[in-house]
Amino acid sequence: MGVSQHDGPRVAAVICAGGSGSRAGAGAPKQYRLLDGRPILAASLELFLNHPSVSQVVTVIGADHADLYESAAAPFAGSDRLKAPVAGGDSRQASVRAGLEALAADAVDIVLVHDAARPFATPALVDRAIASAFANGGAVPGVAVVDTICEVDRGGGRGGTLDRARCRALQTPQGFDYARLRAAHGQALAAGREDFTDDGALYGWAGERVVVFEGEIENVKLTTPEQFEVFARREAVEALLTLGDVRVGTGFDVHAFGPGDHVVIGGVAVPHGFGLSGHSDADVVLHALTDAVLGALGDGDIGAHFPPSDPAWKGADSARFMADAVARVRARGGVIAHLDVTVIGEAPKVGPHREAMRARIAEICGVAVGRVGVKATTTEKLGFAGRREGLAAMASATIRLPLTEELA
Ligand SMILES: Nc1ccn([C@@H]2O[C@H](COP(=O)(O)OP(=O)(O)OP(=O)(O)O)[C@@H](O)[C@H]2O)c(=O)n1
Ligand SMILES: C[C@](O)(CO)[C@H](O)COP(=O)(O)O
Repeated sequence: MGVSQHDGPRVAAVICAGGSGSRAGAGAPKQYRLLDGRPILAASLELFLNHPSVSQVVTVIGADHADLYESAAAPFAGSDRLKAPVAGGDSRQASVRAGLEALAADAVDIVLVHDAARPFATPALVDRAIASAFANGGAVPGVAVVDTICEVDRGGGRGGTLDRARCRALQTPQGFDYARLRAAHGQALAAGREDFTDDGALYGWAGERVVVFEGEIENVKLTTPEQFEVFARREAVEALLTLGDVRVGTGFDVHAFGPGDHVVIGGVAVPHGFGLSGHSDADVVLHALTDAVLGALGDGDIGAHFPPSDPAWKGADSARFMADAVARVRARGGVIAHLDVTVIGEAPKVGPHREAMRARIAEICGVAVGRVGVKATTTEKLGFAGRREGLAAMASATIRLPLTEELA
């Protein structure tokens, strides 16, 4: 082998991130889209910068991607192994060439060339790439193909079947003797060959030996919108498995003051110079909470289940509506995690009745009092509530449904 071995070969990595990701569809170039909450490129930076055998890492980026790169590489900015990014070319081959040139002064023995679009490569694969490149000069990871492989003609007609036992789907990182790969790229450029889709093919074309070592099935190259959809769905499912199927609904209600000497809010009768007008008992707090629970279920609203046109609900105790919404949660195997409501109005004061309301709401819903919040605010004398024409309430409900529900 042509590489020098002192403490081991000096290994550098070139990360190819200069593409536009046109096949992946709309949005940012695919290597900057988020996977597990971080840009896809970050996985490759982490892989090589944390690998004990890799001493230099250079990323080849698109001409317009400097800002995207800075943000993706920010968590690794302190690494003395990370070189400044270099601008790529119109083809992957040209981009790799630029990456190799950026390492010219670094006394590199083995270079690993890796697609930023392959975020699932593992340190074990990097180990195999280094060992195989050191032993053989050129080494590319490949996985056996499981489907029948055939050629097709330009019209889509089926051609002959290839012997799949002799086929491999090739991946990256591909490892090479650095000096020889650099020379091979120079040779290809001089010959006007800009059509190599991987470095192993180019290296072999230049007369060098290339072997195929065992790749990793998970080490896919993210390329199509369908792949991104699959991973987005997987992320959503993983989040649900961690969190449970947590849903939050909101509700809002208003009732005008009318004749009377008390209002019913949060299921509690509170003395006041007026009552609240409405078809039922006009409990704005329970109405807003009922809508919040129904919202979390995606199950319509209070008016859909208890129409004001139905005489059955005339003067009804709104606890009936609230209990019905909670029963709908239970029927789906869910639980109420939290209920929160804000009463909006100048009077009556809610503070003195807060604990009674929390206790009554908790009782109606069958939850602990600690899972119920009751708050109040004025509107600084603005609007209908400020003019003491009525009361409003806004609410949220957090519920958790079982994972047997549709997942994403
Ligand atoms: N001029 C180019 C083209 C591609 N690549 C990189 O090479 C890897 C493999 O290429 P591919 O999956 O084809 O990426 P894109 O060229 O970006 O995709 P598309 O062909 O869909 O536009 C990617 O990490 C890509 O960023 C590169 O560095 N420079
Ligand atoms: C290098 C590579 O990832 C090996 O499978 C592949 O050849 C890149 O090809 P693309 O045409 O740039 O997608």
